[in-house]
Amino acid sequence: MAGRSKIVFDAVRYDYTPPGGAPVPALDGVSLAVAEDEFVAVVGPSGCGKSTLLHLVAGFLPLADGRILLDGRPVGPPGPDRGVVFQHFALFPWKTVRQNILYGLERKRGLDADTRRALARRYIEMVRLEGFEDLYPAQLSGGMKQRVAIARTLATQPDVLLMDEPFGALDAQTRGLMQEELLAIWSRRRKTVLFVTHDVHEAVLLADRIAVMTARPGRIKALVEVGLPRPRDRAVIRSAAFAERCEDVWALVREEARAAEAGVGPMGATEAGGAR
Ligand SMILES: Nc1ncnc2c1ncn2[C@@H]1O[C@H](COP(=O)(O)OP(=O)(O)OP(=O)(O)O)[C@@H](O)[C@H]1O
Repeated sequence: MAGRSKIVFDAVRYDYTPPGGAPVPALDGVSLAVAEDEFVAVVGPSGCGKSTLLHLVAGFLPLADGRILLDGRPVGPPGPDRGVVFQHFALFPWKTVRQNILYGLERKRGLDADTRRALARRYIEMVRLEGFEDLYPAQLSGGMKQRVAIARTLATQPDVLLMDEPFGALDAQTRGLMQEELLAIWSRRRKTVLFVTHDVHEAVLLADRIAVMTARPGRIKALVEVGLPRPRDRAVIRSAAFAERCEDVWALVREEARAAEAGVGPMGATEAGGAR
């Protein structure tokens, strides 16, 4: 890993408390340093705490223990320094494409109306939605809606981009196009990205490094350096190196998925007991 750390997870623990139940450890002992402008994908078996990890960085959830540092300081409540894109587009149905994007910018202080409009225009172009500015979300395809959501987040120029299965709801073809677009956008305007996905191919295609999480309670099982050349496009998926890297990551995820199925976390901790 090159460069200074942008995000540091230091022995992070988070307990999930179901309504009326006792706290269950969801994350325990997560330590990871993400470099400035690095693209890190997070993969792992279902329920291992990938989304929780992102929600903690976004400031949506409180830590039970440990620290998360952003530029060396503990993360605070949600703020415009961290842009969030989730699987469900969360657009305002009563606002047009342009109004949705302007909404994100209005929440950012210190931008006058002309600057906001110019930024909205620039990011509408970036996600190739010129000509659709005045349409409402219901008039757009799934892929277009997701592009609006991404443009809305990118337009605020956050230092850190937190993406939780952002393409998970899209059909395979649209997903491929969105991956291409994200690669192109990221290579033009690098930023620190944490990207949660179930899709190992997607992780290898996009990321610099892949953090593979253990079965619940999640922590980092392994960090895989992707090592494919940049700038990257989808042609890379035909290379032997791509296939090899996918296999490496798959082997790690498979091990943990089996542990999760058996109800036994790594190191033999049982799920039910939450014994760690
Ligand atoms: N709303 C919730 N209801 C039930 N359990 C929850 C909830 N939120 C968190 N948890 C607990 O926290 C753990 C981590 O959940 P999280 O959603 O972060 O996992 P994930 O790895 O993102 O899962 P998936 O891959 O299935 O989306 C779960 O195993 C569960 O025990």
